[in-house]
Amino acid sequence: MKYRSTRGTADQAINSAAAIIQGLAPDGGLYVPVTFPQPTFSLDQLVGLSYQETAKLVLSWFFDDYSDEQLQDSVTAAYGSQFDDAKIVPVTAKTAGNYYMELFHGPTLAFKDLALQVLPQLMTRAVKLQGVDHNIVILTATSGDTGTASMRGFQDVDGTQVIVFYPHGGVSPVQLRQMLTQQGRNLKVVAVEGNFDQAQANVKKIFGDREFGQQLAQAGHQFSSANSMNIGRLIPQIAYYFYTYAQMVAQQTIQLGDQLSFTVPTGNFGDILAGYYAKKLGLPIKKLICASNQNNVLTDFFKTGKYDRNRPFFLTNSPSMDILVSSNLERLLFDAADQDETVVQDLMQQLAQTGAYQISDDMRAQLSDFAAGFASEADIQAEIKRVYETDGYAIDPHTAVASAVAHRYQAEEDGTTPMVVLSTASPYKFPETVLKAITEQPVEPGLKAVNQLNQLLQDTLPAGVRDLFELKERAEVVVEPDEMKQYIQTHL
Ligand SMILES: N[C@@H](CCOP(=O)(O)O)C(=O)O
Repeated sequence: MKYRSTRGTADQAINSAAAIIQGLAPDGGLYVPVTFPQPTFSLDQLVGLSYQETAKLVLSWFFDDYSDEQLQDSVTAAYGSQFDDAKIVPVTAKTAGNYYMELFHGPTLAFKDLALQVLPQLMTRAVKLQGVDHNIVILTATSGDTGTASMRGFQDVDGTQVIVFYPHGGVSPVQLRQMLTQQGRNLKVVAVEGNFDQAQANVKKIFGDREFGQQLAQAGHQFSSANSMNIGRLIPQIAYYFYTYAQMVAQQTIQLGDQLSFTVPTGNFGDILAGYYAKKLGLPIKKLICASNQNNVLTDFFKTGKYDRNRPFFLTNSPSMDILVSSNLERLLFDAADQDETVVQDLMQQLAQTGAYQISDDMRAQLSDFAAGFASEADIQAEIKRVYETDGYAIDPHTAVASAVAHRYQAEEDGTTPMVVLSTASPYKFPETVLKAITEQPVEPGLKAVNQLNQLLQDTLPAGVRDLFELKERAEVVVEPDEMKQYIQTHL
């Protein structure tokens, strides 16, 4: 299967292994399949498949330059005992009104593990398939979760080096500690005096710097990405939509063929785009509800067709979603523009120059699979409390954004279609916010909050936080946004 850039023509397409290694296209666009796969499968085939089997099936639809054995070995290594639930992604029903797709049972307690445990498997095999002899330098911008998950996934993977940039002061105490304590001889992590958008924009700029790329190539290095702009990061995320559907059929919550809706806490737009791709592949999805926090640029976009990042950037208690420039929206725009790369080029140029663009009515009409809403900080706190008081179930603030938006959507738009909320992180990643919402008392941060939450919930502390506060921490390195390139130069 061939992949083209959202900003380039199909005659420049490359195979999946090459797209995974490159991460971002040289023209700044994102790789998408030239012809979207239309696999023949019947939904009943999916019921009873393990997570590994479902993931392998989905990967085989997109990555046909890997052999069956290579995909099998990849999913076996990726989805094993590093997850603390044998189902990998269990679905739980709560009387508070929703089904929660629990995506936080991996080693770093967030949904990113579902992709970043398998990406290193795909990357190392891609390097062999392509005969690449460069060291792959994986540049990662994170607002909290991708950083740790990419460090954990690529820890000590030969031929790779990871450099993570995160916003200084813009991640939770547990997220920070996870990054600063992650062991690995090939890992570097750097705070940027700025927000996630600045970090991500500079990572993209560095990718596009040809002269720098050539210098690095001479020194034996080549850039790739662990962000969802990398198609090898995005496609594995489709699997959990299929797997959830199949679980709900097996649990007799729905019948084969019934429609489901999903509400997705959204930042960089990768997770919800994976749901849209699942629908394109034939999964019966009624609506994908894009849930934002106070940084609600996407809510406005879906309601008006205008994307406008010229607004205050809020640091919220759901930091992983503190994003105003959502990379993966570009892949959706590409579809909405009927794969016309010139439309995407034009919109992305307007975004770069003015921070805003307006899509046409024709393009808006193509977005009917989506709805959107946002939750304020007060809404998030209230939702954590509501779900806890109804079900004794603690949800993290990102899940609470989606849960609140889903609850409202069910009351106002559609109360009959079963709704699955993507539960993207463990409450133990954000114990301060969760406790404060539930107890309405001041909370001490870090280890104290983790233990206090554990006492309240009386559950088993996830391995990912059990020893976290005893591990040796590296010192925080802080750079200005315009020093990121120099940091890379001096540390490679
Ligand atoms: N929310 C992310 C930001 C990066 O998103 P990605 O899906 O493109 O990796 C984070 O937590 O780092």
